[in-house]
Amino acid sequence: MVQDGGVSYWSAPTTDGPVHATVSLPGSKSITNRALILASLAEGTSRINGALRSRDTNLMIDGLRALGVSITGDDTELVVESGVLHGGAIDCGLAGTVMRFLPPLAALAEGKVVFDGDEQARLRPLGVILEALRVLGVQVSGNALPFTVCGTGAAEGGHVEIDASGSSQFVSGLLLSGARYRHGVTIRHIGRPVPSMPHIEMTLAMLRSSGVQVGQDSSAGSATPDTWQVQPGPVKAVDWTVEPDLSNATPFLAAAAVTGGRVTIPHWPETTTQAGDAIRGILRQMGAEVGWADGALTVEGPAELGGIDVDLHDIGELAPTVAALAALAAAPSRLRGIAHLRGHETDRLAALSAEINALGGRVAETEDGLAIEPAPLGGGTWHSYADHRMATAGAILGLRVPDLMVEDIGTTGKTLPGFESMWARMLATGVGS
Ligand SMILES: O=C(O)C1=C[C@@H](OP(=O)(O)O)[C@@H](O)[C@H](O)C1
Ligand SMILES: C=C(OP(=O)(O)O)C(=O)O
Repeated sequence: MVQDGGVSYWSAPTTDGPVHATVSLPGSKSITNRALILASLAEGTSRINGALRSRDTNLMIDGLRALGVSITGDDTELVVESGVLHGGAIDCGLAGTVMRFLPPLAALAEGKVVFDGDEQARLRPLGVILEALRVLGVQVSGNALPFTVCGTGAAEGGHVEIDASGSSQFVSGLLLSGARYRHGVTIRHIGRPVPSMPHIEMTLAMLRSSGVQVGQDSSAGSATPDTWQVQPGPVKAVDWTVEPDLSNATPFLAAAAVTGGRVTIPHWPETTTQAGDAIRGILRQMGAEVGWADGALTVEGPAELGGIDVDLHDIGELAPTVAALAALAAAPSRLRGIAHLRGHETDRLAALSAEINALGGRVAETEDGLAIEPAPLGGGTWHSYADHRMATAGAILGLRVPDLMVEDIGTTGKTLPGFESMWARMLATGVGS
C-alpha cells in the first residue's frame, strides 16, 4: 500500500497463471438491510443469522438504534427488538438502502429524524421518494440529503404515483414500511422502465415471509409490473438466514474467467432473488463454464474471453464487474439498459469509461451504457470514486494488467470489509496449473 497526500494506492496483484480457489462470501447487503428494517417494524423479537457487517449495514444498524430499536447480538448473529420509535439523527454514508429505506420508517417515529450522509451522497436521487412520502401524509423538508422527516408516530398511506426509473429502491423503501401505514401503500410507477426488478422481488418475498399481504400488477399490454401494493397490518417477527452476497462474489468468479482458472463459491443458493445470480449466464456467454453442484457454484475460465452484448437493466449492480471482464475480452462488448448507473455511488458509466480508457482501453459511453472494444491495457492509477464496485473492478483488471494501482481499496468496506485479504488469500492458495 502506498500513501500519497492522505490517499492510499493498492498495488493490484497480477498473475500469469490460472487462479484456482474456493472463496466463501459474507452475507448479502440487500437481504441484511431489508431484514433489519422488517425486524424493526415487527412485533416481537427477530433474529438475523449470517448478517453482513460492513459500512452499509453498520450504518443501517446505527440509524435504527438512533430511533430506539434494540439491536444486540454477536457480529453476524443479530437480535432485533422494536420499541416505540423516536426522533434522532441518521448518517446514511453513501448507502442507497439507508437513504431510501429509512425515511419511510422514520415517518412512524415520534419526533424529528434528521438525515445526512457523505458529500457524494448528496448527489444521489432522493426527491422521488421524499415527494411520495409527502403524498402519503408524511411531513418532509428537503429533496435530497440533508433532509428531515417529522414523524408523528403514524402515517396515513394510500395511493401514490411515482417515477421509479431512477432507482428500484424508491419502490422497495415505500413497500418495506407500508404495512404499518394506516391505509397501507399502493404505488403506481409512471415513466421509463424501473431498473433492478429482482430487488423489488426480494422486497416482496421478504414482506410475504413477514406475513404482510403484498400484490403487484401490470398495465394492460405489458408483462412488466408497474403497480405494487402492501395491505395495512402487522409485521411478523422472523428468524432470518442471510444468503451470501452474490454480487460481491462476482469479482472472485471473474478472477477465474480472466485467468483461465477455476473458482468455487460455497453456499450459492439454488434459487434466489439476488441480482448477482445472473453472473452465471453472463460468464457462460463470455465463454466460461459454469456449474452448480451440492450448493456450490464453480466457474472455469476459457483460454480466451469472448465479448458480450447484454442488457443489465435488471442487474445494474453487476455492471462494474462485467465492464472489467469486457475490457479484458478478445471481442467487442455492449452493456445496455443502465442509464440509472449515473445515480449510483458515482456516475459509474463516466467512471468506468474514464478509468479503462486511462489504461489504454477503448470504451465509449452510450446513452444507456458502454461500448467496449478490445485494446491492450497498460498500468497506471485506477481511481475508485469512493465506489466499492469501481475498486473491485480495478482489482479484476489488475490480475492481467501489471503495475495497476487502485486508489482507496478500503472503500470496498462499503459492502465487503477485508476485500484485499480475501483477494490475497485467493491468489496465495490457488495460482497453479
Ligand atoms: O434494493 C437494493 O438492495 C438495491 C437495489 C439496486 O438499486 P437501483 O435500483 O438503484 O440500481 C441495486 O443496484 C443496489 O445495489 C441494491
Ligand atoms: C448501487 C449500489 O449500492 P446502493 O445500495 O448504495 O445503491 C451497489 O452496491 O452497487
